[in-house]
Amino acid sequence: MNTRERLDGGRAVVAARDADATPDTTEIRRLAAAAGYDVVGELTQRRAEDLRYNVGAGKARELADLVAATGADAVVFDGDLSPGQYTDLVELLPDGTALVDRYRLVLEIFADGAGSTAATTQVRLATLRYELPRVRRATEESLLNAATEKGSPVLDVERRIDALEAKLDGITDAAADRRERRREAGFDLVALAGYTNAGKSTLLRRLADDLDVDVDDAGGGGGDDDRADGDRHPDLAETATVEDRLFETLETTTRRATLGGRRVLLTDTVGLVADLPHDLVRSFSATLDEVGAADAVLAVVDASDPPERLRRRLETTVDVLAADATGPVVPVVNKADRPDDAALAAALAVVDEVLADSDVDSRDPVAVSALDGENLDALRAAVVDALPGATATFAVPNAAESQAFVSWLHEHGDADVTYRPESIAVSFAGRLSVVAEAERRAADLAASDASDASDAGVAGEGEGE
Ligand SMILES: Nc1nc2c(ncn2[C@@H]2O[C@H](COP(=O)(O)OP(=O)(O)OP(=O)(O)O)[C@@H](O)[C@H]2O)c(=O)[nH]1
Ligand SMILES: [Mg+2]
Repeated sequence: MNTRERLDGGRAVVAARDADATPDTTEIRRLAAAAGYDVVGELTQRRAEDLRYNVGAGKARELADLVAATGADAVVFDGDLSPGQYTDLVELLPDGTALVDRYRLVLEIFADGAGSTAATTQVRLATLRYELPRVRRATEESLLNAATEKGSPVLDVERRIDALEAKLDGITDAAADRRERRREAGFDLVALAGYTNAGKSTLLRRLADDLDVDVDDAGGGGGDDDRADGDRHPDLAETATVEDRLFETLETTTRRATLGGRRVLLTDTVGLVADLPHDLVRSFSATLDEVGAADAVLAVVDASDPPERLRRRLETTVDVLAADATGPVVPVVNKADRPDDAALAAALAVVDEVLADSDVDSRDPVAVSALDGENLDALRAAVVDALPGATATFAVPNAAESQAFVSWLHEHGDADVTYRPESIAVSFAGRLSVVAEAERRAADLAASDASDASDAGVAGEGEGE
């Protein structure tokens, strides 16, 4: 189900230039589609950057002709146009043609999809940061405008940026507080990160509680998860929508999951895309904050990508993780239902290689199909293994008061409980703080049992030895 309306950006011609190879326009076309454009033409060039138009002057004129011939409303340019190139190209294009570079295109998608205050604020901030150098250039060109003058457009943009940054700080502080409370409640925090369209949201829906074990175990898990959602988890369809469209997810979504007895909060994040100026990625700080705060990160890749694309996309992800992730990274090679065995082995080898060359603390990759529910138990085990934790063994009296504690243990971690005539032996694994709390409670129970002993009336049947 898709809750996001399609934008109508009109008709667009896609233009791309690469110094080293004939440009591959697959991704920019998909981004254009995600922003609501109907792509009606394309023009590519292999050459070094031209300072004036980015593409060569002859190509730029060809582009203008193509726009006129196709009646396009916009040119979507796969790259970053300097403010000067932008102005010069617009002048060359038929009147009224919108010129949208890669950065602007992504901003349009995000502006359309942003729902929460945090996301809206982030998009506004990113847009202003994008516009600032352009406004600065326009201001510098106009000699009438002294940069220090009160009310200068540059100062105005700078002031708005400052205000939005302050607002965003407040929002991210609140998110950090929320994460802290969740940790204190005994949850491990796990973030899903990766290139857009890798299948993060599909995986989240698979791993989230109420959707897992039974569905997956039923006959090897037929990929009928839409119906399963409807039956089992009516609100799930409203969050973490899955769509074969770039940047489907524009908000972070968090759901509960139980992995090997550990209570986990899984957060789906906004997908990454290559070649975006770093500050744009940075401005979507909710994603990076979630990654930074996570106890473990699942780095999701698409196994059906050809090896070189997979490598580039994973490198983009790894760059972000190396800067922000503090917890271990579990690489997830998703869509394993698509490649044949040899191609899957090649994908796994690329993942191994990229991670071995990186600074992130990574584990062995796990191949899964989020769509079919294949191999998710192995993934769950790998995540639990990666989570920092502690184990403890203790005994509490086999008494009525202990029952609530035993339930609490099952809810907060992985408890192995053995009932003996006079005591309950527990072997417990969970978050460090949870294990500490469990030991404290166990000690309290033992102490109160000792003081009760003289009062008689201790529950528990077979007391005889
Ligand atoms: N064949 C196959 N397709 C999958 C699998 N997992 C996801 N997909 C498809 O891949 C597309 C993208 O999936 P999403 O879960 O929306 O991907 P995402 O990473 O959340 O994408 P963004 O939110 O755009 O970053 C959808 O069409 C899914 O049905 C899988 O294991 N196998
Ligand atoms: Mg998604």
